[in-house]
Amino acid sequence: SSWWKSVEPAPKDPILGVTEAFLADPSPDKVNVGVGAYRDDNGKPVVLDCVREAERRLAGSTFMEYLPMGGSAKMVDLTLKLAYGDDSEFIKDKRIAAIQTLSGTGACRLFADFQKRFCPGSQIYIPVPTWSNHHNIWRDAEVPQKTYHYYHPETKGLDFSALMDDVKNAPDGSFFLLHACAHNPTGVDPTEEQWREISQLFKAKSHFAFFDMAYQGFASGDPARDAKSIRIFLEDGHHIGISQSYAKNMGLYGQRVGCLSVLCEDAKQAVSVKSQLQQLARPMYSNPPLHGAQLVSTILEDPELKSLWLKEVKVMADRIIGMRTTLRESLEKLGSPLSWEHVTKQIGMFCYSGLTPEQVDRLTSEYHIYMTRNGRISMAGVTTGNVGYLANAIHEVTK
Ligand SMILES: Cc1[nH+]cc(COP(=O)(O)O)c(CN[C@@H](CCC(=O)O)C(=O)O)c1O
Repeated sequence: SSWWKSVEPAPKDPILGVTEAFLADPSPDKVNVGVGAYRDDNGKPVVLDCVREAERRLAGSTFMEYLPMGGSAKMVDLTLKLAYGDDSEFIKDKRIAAIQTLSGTGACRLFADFQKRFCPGSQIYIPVPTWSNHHNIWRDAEVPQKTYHYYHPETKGLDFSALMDDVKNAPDGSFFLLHACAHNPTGVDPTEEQWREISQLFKAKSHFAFFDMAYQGFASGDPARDAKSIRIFLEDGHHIGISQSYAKNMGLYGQRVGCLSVLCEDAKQAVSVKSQLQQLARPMYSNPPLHGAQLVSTILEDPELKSLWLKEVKVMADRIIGMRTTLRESLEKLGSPLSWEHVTKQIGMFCYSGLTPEQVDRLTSEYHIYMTRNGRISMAGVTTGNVGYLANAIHEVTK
């Protein structure tokens, strides 16, 4: 029809487009180390045992009603404990405005819209590099973006001094997006000591910290430890925002279960902020999906299921850590002239390999290996079955 003749095809998504290309490839040798989704050592997606058991308990449930605009209050309360701590005074004092969101993406977007509506002149400082969808989210929320130094290509580590300079040089009261743990795509996190310095400088500058925590548990294998950056900021008195997701650490990818929280001055302000977050959700999707929230609540409210979940998160994290060592050793055994120390030094789901876009293209065209063009390898896609093939291909395109 003539209505939409001006509509152009959208560009392929740099991450989800890789999945599409992988699925379309008929080669039996194809390897997908693109999307950040956990696979077991057979390269298969995993439904955690704790989720299976929660499914069993929920089977036959007759409850199919709308959730409130803020989602499941029980799921939100249980989720806040993971980020702020079981004994958090902020939870006790009801100072946290929080609602269930459409996973981590939904939490980030709702915050960006909230920031635009209530701090209209503000912008957001986003790390270089970051998860590609962060740029889309704040762009569509019409919040101007600035960048801050994060990754140091030469050392394949953190460019801490450049990061601190950017934090110092930003106008007082700037908004910063921080990855709470397991930075995507670099796998490089500040040390605890560096987080303390960052927090102190944020204090001096009165900056606002928005934490995107999409991989809690995948950095160290222990969700509590992975919340350390957030706990440091809370101890220092920051009123932060947090995006939480159960996509990866509970394997609820397609259930779209997440939470947005904003720490407020007092309970009264939290009520006002929560009501405004709900006002943003209502015209967007009205209220969030029920099933995933029920799964999360069933697991986290039952001490046995929660401890099973914690064990299963550690198994996933440990498998990835093991694959880092195997991939690095395989590359070294092949006599690669390059250092691959960063493969084991980086943490979380991703290895920022340092491969150039052209080398990535060769991996795809010659070896049917799929990864994002920035050279990010989703270590969750590496298995004992494909690590040798992957190492050989990487060696061939980098020697
Ligand atoms: C930092 C970050 N924040 C939020 C999300 C959103 O996750 P969700 O809870 O499902 O909305 C992701 C997923 N990013 C991985 C998954 C695919 C995607 O891009 O989305 C990825 O980078 O592969 C992140 O990597």
